[in-house]
Amino acid sequence: MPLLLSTYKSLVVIPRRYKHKIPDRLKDITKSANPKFFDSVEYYVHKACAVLEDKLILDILHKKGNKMNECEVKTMVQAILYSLEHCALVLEVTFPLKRDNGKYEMIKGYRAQHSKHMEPCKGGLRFSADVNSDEVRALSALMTYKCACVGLPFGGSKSGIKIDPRAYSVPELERITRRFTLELMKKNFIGPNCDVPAPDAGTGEREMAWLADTYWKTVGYKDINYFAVTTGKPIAFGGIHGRTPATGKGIYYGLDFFVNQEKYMKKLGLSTGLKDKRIIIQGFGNVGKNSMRYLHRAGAKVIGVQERDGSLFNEQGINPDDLENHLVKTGSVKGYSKASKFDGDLLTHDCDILLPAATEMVLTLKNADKIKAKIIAEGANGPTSPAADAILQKKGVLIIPDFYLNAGGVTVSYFEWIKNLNHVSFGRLSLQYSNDTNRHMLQSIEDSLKQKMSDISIEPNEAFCNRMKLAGEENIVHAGLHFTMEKTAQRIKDIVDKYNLGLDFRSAAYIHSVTRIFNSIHTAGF
Ligand SMILES: NC(=O)C1=CN([C@@H]2O[C@H](COP(=O)(O)OP(=O)(O)OC[C@H]3O[C@@H](n4cnc5c(N)ncnc54)[C@H](OP(=O)(O)O)[C@@H]3O)[C@@H](O)[C@H]2O)C=CC1
Ligand SMILES: O=C(O)CCC(=O)C(=O)O
Repeated sequence: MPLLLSTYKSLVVIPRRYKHKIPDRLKDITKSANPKFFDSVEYYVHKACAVLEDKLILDILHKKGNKMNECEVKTMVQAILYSLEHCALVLEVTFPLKRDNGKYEMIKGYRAQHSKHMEPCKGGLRFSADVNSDEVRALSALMTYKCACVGLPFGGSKSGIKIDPRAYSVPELERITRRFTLELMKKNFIGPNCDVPAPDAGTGEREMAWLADTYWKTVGYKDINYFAVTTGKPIAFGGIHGRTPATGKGIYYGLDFFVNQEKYMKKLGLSTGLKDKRIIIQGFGNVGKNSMRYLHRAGAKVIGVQERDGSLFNEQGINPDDLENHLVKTGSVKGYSKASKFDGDLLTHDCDILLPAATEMVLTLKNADKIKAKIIAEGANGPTSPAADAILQKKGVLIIPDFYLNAGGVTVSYFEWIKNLNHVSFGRLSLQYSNDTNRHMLQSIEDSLKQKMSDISIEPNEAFCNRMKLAGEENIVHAGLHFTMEKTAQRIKDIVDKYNLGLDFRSAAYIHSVTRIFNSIHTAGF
């Protein structure tokens, strides 16, 4: 079918001669019950490239001063697009751990750097018994597209250590983290200017503090920017307000944007807004519980929570803080008295929004047909296989893709990295000055009005006073996160409309990311 591109001065009609091809080895992936994770990400990217390629070629051909002929442009565009198939560097390390009981064990860890079109690379560190090379490569690729999607100047990377963190004592976890950091340092896989880890599943502030401390005490003491070696650190050790709940908060902002789009809600037969939306969440860890908190505050009802060791259901909604208190007290969601134990699979239970926030490949060929949710909000990385994606699209389900929706975490990580490089917290230098400026402005208005009306006094109201007081780091971070999520959502929605993609927001988000990555590679010289 010919493609009409009206972005040029004269309307250009081109045949689909440039059509980007999905490689043969990925052709059957939409029928696969158990695809490789990296192949799945790659498939989604190729699918988007097939829509985008014509535009990239035409953009260059029509650029003022372009000296390349059509064949040269096509060859270069295709080469850049196919270069995204590859993971630039993958490090696999194995090192011994002396356990508390005196026995020894070999520990395996990975760091994959998918794309270095911008540096540093950025991406979390995961502790999980399921970690493997395919998983970290796929997660690092998702980081490349995630950073591009929300406009962060990073390449994509990811680490994983193949351990079940609950099977190790805190001193053992500390030894593992510090040794892994040393291994990364020896291979130049970590540093404020080359690769910056952050928390992911099974890790948090504590691990980031160990990691930053190891770097600082060894090579980093010569580097004034050593704190920027990792993000997601505790506030007392170079962290930033708001990183821990940032992924959940970003999910809330992203969902809020899409459920307020009347056109799409009408298609799904849903009312607009989050109020009273019935939500089921898988995973009550960092991402699950923080998104639940913000969604609950916005009036949504989280009717089900599915954890690894048990599921809960309450049609009236579950209170996230109450459930967290129970989890902290007992170590499990099991036995929570204000919801019933649920024995089946909550993923296929009736709800408006399903929020997988635990791990990858949970919506597959096996269960996609049975999904009843109208919206899938991908909190986890890679929760939907290409086969499930195809089935859900056919069923008219709106999927808000992972690498956009959970980008709040890395966005606030970016703010933390900038804070560390600037050596000053946001608002520290400007807060008092802008408060004083506001007061001068009010005084100046009052003085002007006094020339006309003698009996007048202008006082800031409570909301204005609060706003002036609150212009510190926490609120600046939240405002920056809100702006980022909303602006990106708008761009993705515009691409859906421009290319007539129906409900395929995943392809739209990839088109957005790949365009940015392509432009930076092309501009720098390939
Ligand atoms: N932390 C962050 O800032 C970000 C995380 N993500 C992604 O979000 C997802 C969750 O991360 P995060 O919340 O940090 O991880 P956490 O480890 O904090 O929480 C994950 C929770 O999900 C549970 N879980 C794991 N597998 C299953 C399963 N099959 N069924 C039900 N529950 C399960 C875990 O249980 P158990 O402890 O027993 O394994 C744990 O309680 C991951 O895909 C991660 O990559 C994405 C962006 C940023
Ligand atoms: O905060 C970061 O740098 C990365 C977080 C992460 O691993 C992710 O978004 O998947």
